[in-house]
Amino acid sequence: MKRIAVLTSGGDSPGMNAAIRAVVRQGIAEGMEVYGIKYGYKGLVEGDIELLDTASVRDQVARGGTFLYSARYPEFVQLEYQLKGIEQLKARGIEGVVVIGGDGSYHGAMRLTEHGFPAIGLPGTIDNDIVGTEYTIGFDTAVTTAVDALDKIRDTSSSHNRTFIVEVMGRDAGDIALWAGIAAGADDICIPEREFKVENIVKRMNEAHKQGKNHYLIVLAEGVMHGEELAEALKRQGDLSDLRVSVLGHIQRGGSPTVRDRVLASRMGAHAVKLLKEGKGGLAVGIRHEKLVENPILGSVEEGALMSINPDGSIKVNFPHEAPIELYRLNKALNNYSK
Ligand SMILES: Nc1ncnc2c1ncn2[C@@H]1O[C@H](COP(=O)(O)OP(=O)(O)OP(=O)(O)O)[C@@H](O)[C@H]1O
Ligand SMILES: O=P(O)(O)OC[C@H]1O[C@](O)(CO)[C@@H](O)[C@@H]1O
Ligand SMILES: [Mg+2]
Repeated sequence: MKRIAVLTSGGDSPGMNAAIRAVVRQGIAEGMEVYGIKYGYKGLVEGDIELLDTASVRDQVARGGTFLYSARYPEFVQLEYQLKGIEQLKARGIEGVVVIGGDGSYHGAMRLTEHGFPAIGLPGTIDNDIVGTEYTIGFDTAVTTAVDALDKIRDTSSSHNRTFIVEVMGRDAGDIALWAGIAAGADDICIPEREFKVENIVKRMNEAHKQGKNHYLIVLAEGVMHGEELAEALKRQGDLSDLRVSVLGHIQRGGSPTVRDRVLASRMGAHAVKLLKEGKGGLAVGIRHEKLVENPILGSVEEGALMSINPDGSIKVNFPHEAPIELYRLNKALNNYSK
């Protein structure tokens, strides 16, 4: 393979630039030409594609966001658009593509591979919701940002004897909430993968107050409900007039990537190039026990579906990997105020 391309798609994540840099530099080291596709699948279809060189990725390793820009481009689910995208690549003699994005972007990469065009997926999302990898590029930075904010909220929360609900990102996944919550010593963590009862939170809060605890920190994953909704539900069950809600929002998606994200992105980017060089496609790169692994992209997406409907109509919620269950239980044990 002599010519490859790279794109970033879906929500940006810190470390995407480091991954692009690794694809470009490793590609050049392998004697390839590397093209950058701007605005994800939108730029692919529209032919917004340019040749990158060593200098194009200079100073990028430490930068947040993605210098190739990203987009959500729902049109790409249609066959017509996918074929247009492949035409753009073929017209430039490009033979393989690295897609850096989340589960949605993996679907696009899967479609390209199914049409005979090899694509390799790199997990670029803060949500950490991709099966087949223990960590996604950007997750560590997002959690670090969330913890920084939680530490600050704890200060003001304890100064005013207040209860705080802090809503963190993670479209359908509780990973950011769990990691940030445990790292910041949150009293309760609400995640979409685990059912919880509002009355139990109120009960624990009362127990904590009896033990002389004057403030209470709840970390809520956005995939459960909005912070204001939980606040209303709590107020209906207890005297919580001095409750405050803080929504961290997109601050979690920006900023210079942590060391862990930079190194992960660099390793994964270089590995993707090696896979394409071997003529492989339809694979997603992951990390497991600190070693790089590859999984079929299809498996990464389908097995990782967070929810599926059982034959009896009930909803089954799957964890993308095993860590959250353990962390969820750990937090309950660390914040048991009944004893
Ligand atoms: N089923 C699909 N077939 C083809 N392309 C798809 C499909 N699903 C998503 N895509 C493409 O991938 C893009 C990004 O998907 P999505 O918005 O779900 O973000 P993501 O990659 O999951 O990232 P994140 O969740 O971190 O924001 C979509 O806008 C679309 O262009
Ligand atoms: O930036 P947008 O399009 O509002 O998307 C927000 C979503 O993207 C993510 O930041 C990454 O998937 C989610 O955590 C969040 O739900
Ligand atoms: Mg996603």
